[in-house]
Amino acid sequence: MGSLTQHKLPIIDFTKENLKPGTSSWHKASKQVLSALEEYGCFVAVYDEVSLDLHDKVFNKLEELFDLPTATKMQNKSSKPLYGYVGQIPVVPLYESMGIDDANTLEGIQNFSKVMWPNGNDGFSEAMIPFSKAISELEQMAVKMVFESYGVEKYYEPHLKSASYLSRVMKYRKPEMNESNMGFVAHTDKSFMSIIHQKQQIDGLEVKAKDGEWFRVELSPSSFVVMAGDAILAWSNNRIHSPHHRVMMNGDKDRYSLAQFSFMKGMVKAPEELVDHDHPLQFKPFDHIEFLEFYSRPENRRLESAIRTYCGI
Ligand SMILES: O=C(O)CCC(=O)C(=O)O
Ligand SMILES: [Fe+2]
Repeated sequence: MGSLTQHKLPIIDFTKENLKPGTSSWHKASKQVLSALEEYGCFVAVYDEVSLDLHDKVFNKLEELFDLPTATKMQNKSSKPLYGYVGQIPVVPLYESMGIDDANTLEGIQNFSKVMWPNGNDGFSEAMIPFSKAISELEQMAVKMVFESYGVEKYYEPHLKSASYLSRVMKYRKPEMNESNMGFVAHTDKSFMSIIHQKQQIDGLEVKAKDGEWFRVELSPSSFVVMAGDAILAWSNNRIHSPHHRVMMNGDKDRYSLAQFSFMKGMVKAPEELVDHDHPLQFKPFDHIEFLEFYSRPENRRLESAIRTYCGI
């Protein structure tokens, strides 16, 4: 059945020039951010800190990366659960991805790059570092707005200190004839927040609205999806929505995208200001990486809400 509501993600201007903390435009954007995250769990940010030239450099490098032999790509490993190479999985045959831990730091990018290109590839770091830094700043602005809007900005600096960023770079090959166009199955992110970007003109991301309708997200090279993960849902004591989303391929081109996830070192807990008689505590405090470890077990991968099963009250 078709829907009467035509869903479309709110588009919010994050052009830095227009968005200095404390200004009226900051407050206006904060209101839009909060209402988008509570209603859809995500929004599109228009953000000019990534130029078209940088966008092109990043995706040229990602194409070069995915052209490496599978055996090399499989060397992308981590001691953390779900941080390494994912690919060659029968249920998602179009999908392949790698994880870059501490992606907003020179060390993080170089540790990854050294494994992929033992003889060096300076162009990779030169593209990825400014890109990852810019999008971690976008995430930080959105998180700061959320903390301020809920009146708990005093927790923002400690929060920032314990955040780290995992970049997952992705390739979805185009489906062959008679192959399903499903790029990646419906899921919620396990992060605190995610920033998603894609190579221009190749859409594929779909989001499920609260009424159950799936709708497609259209992105320009200067736009980024800012999406709430399960951790901010629990932190906000169930105020912020963590949306189901999936990737469906259409057209005849491979799709490249990148999702940068923030993860907290240590415990995530709802601020006491967000818990009262009308809003009783809904999630026990939890360790973010232990939650990821729980989710990484095969028997927990298809739960409707892993966070509720893990620490819901
Ligand atoms: O490729 C995309 O647009 C989204 C990827 C995604 O949802 C994820 O990596 O969690
Ligand atoms: Fe996701």
